[in-house]
Amino acid sequence: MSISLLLKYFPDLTENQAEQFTKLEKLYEEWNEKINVISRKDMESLYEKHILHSLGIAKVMEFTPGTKVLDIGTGGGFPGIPLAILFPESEFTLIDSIGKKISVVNAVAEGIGLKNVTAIHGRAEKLKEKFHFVVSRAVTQMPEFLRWLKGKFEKEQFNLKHNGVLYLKGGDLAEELAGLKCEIYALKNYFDEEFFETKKVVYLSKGNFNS
Ligand SMILES: C[S@@+](CC[C@H](N)C(=O)[O-])C[C@H]1O[C@@H](n2cnc3c(N)ncnc32)[C@H](O)[C@@H]1O
Repeated sequence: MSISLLLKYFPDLTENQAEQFTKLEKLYEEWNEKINVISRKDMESLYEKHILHSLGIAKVMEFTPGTKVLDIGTGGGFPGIPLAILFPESEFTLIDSIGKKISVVNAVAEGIGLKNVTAIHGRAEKLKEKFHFVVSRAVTQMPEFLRWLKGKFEKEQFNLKHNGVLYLKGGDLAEELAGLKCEIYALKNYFDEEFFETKKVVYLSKGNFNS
């Protein structure tokens, strides 16, 4: 599976975006040899399990030009890099506490000419900047994650929907999200692929945390 899979669900990609997505495979392959950021098994389904999965957020939220988005615990750049390609006029900050992973993010962003990505080596809870949205995938349990968000949101609204968090999750969410005000979007409704059966985007509005 490759770029044709993305074009099936995002037919309006520009030539430049399609080229950027196409280049990702080779770049991640090269970097994975040096620094393991994606498991060997997952590399075989990079477009499905990492890139298209990350773009599930784009089916729920369209980031308008100038929107500032933080990706917490980005690892090798997911969901931040695919979203930055799709929304070239929004600004993406990708943070991870492991420096080697941030080196990969920087190399990949440079390799495909992404101008809207800043990669930071550090702990999310220590970051002092403010954003309109936070995105994330597979980083920590929700109660801890919500504590990290303190002080991270701009006061102004910047989208049709309220600013907030878009979190990619698989499996059972009931216990983790108990008591939180959130909307859950099943990715199966957007992507007709078996892999997305249990995958969801959890959208938490700012009311859930002290911003
Ligand atoms: C399971 S990986 C997920 C990586 C990526 N989001 C993905 O889905 O491929 C979790 C990542 O969160 C990072 N992480 C954990 N705690 C963090 C913190 N407090 N601040 C920043 N990054 C953190 C780890 O270094 C790791 O790269």
